Amino acid sequence: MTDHLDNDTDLTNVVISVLIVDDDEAHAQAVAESLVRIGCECTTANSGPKGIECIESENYDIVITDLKMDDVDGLTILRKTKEELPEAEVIVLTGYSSIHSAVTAMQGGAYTYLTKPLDIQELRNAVEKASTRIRLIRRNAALNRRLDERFGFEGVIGTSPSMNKVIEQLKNLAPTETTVLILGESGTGKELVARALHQNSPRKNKPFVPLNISALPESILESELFGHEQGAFTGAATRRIGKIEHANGGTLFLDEVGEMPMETQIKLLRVLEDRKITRLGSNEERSVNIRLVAATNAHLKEMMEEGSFRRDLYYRLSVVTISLPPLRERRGDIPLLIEHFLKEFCQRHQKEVQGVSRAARHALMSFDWPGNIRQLRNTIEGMLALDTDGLLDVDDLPDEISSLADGDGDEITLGVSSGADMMIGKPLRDVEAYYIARSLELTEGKREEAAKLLGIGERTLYRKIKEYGLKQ
Ligand SMILES: Nc1ncnc2c1ncn2[C@@H]1O[C@H](COP(=O)(O)OP(=O)(O)OP(=O)(O)O)[C@@H](O)[C@H]1O
Repeated sequence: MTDHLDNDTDLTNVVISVLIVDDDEAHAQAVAESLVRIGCECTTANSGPKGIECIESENYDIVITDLKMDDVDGLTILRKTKEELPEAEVIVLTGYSSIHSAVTAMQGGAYTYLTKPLDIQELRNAVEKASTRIRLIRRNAALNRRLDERFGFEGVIGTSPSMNKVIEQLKNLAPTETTVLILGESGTGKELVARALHQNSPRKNKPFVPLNISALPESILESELFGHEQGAFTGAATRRIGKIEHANGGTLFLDEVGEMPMETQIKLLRVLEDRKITRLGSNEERSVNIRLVAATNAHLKEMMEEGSFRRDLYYRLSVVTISLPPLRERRGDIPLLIEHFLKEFCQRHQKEVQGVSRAARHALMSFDWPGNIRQLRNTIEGMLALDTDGLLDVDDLPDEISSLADGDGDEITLGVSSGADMMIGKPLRDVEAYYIARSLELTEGKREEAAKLLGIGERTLYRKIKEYGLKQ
C-alpha cells in the first residue's frame, strides 16, 4: 500500500512540457535546446497567434513568452495561459527597455521575468524552480485524490467487487490518452464515469463535451458534430462550431454511439485517424486534438457482426472497455449510495432527516432497479420531498417498491451522517472494521457472502473479525 502510494505520488521523474513563444525563431530554438538538455519537452511557436493556437489545443506545464511581439504580445499570451491552463507557470522574457511591462506581467500572475540577452543558467534555474512547484502541486492533488478514492473515484461511489474493478480501471485510465468505450444499461453511471475520466486527466482544464447521439435527428447530428459554415444547407443562417471543435484539447463524450448512422460513422473514423475535421459546407481542414470516450447500452459487437456498426470504428472505440454492472447485480452498494444521495438532497433542499427505517431499507435493497442508479437517486429525492416526520419510511416509498417491504419496524438503519464521508480522516483500520461490520450486517452474518462483497478470502475475513472484535 505504502509502495503504491509512493509510486503514485512520486513525480520527480515527470517530464515537464514547455511552450516557447517568440517571434525570433533562432532565439526560440536556442531556448528550447538549452531546456531539452535539462530534460524538458519543448515546443516552439514563432508568433503570438501560433502561441495562442498551441495554448488552446495542448497542455503545457510552463509557457515562456517574449513580451514584445507583433500581433499578439506576451501579456496576451500570459492572460490566455491563465485562462486555458490555470496550473501552468508563465515566464516572460523582456528587454531592459520594457521592464515596466514585466512588472505588469508579474501583477497578471507571471511566475517570473528574465531580461534579455538571456543568461541560460538563469533561465534553467527559473524553469527548474517552477518545475519543483508544479510537481509539488501535483503531488498534493494526487494525495488528496487517494483520500477520495477510499470509497470511490470522483463521485463514482461503490465498494462492491465489480465497482472496485471499475474504479481501479478508472484510476489507471484517467491519466492516459486512451479511447474508452463504456458499456452499461441506462442509469448505471456512464456519463459520470466519462466525466471522472476527464476530471482526472491532464485535459481537465479543457472542455468536457457530451453529446447524446440518440437524442438527435439524423439530419442534425452531423452539423452538431462537425459544425457548419453559413449557408451550408437550408436553414444554416450562421456559422456554427461543432462539438468536436468545442472539445478541442479536452474530451468528447459520445453517448449511445450505437445509434450513429453509417455515413456519420465513416466521418467520425476519419476524424479519429487524421485528427482533422471539415465543417459542413467548407473545404478547409482543421486540426483537432480530442480524447474520445464513447458509451452504449447496445450490443455493439453483435451490431458489428450484423453489419450495422462499422468494424473499423468498433475497434477504434473499444481500445479499452469499462463495463458498468446494473445495480441489481451489486446490491451491496445500495446502502452507501442511499447515504450519498440523502446527504446530497438534504443539503440541497435544506431538510433534516434522521435516516431510513429498516423496513424501507429492506424494500430498497430488494427492488430490481430497472432504471439503475438514476432511479435510486430519484427515489431518494422523492422520498425526501414526501417526508414529514424526519424518518424515511415505507410510506414515503413509491408503491412498486413499498410492496417489497417486510414488517414496518421504524428502527433507523441508515443515518445521513453515517457512511463514507463520516470515515474521512479516520485511520484506515477503523474504515476497514466499519466496512467489514456493514458487510456482515448486509449479508445477515453470512461470512462467505460478506467475504465476496469485500473481495477477500473467507479465512482473511475470519481473522479480521477476530482482530477487530466484531460481532459474528
Ligand atoms: N456509482 C455512482 N455513484 C454515485 N452516483 C452515481 C453512480 N452512478 C450513477 N450515478 C448517478 O446516477 C445518475 C445517472 O447516471 P448517468 O447519467 O451517468 O448514467 P448513464 O449510464 O449515462 O445513463 P444513460 O445511459 O441513460 O444516459 C446521475 O445522477 C449520476 O450522478
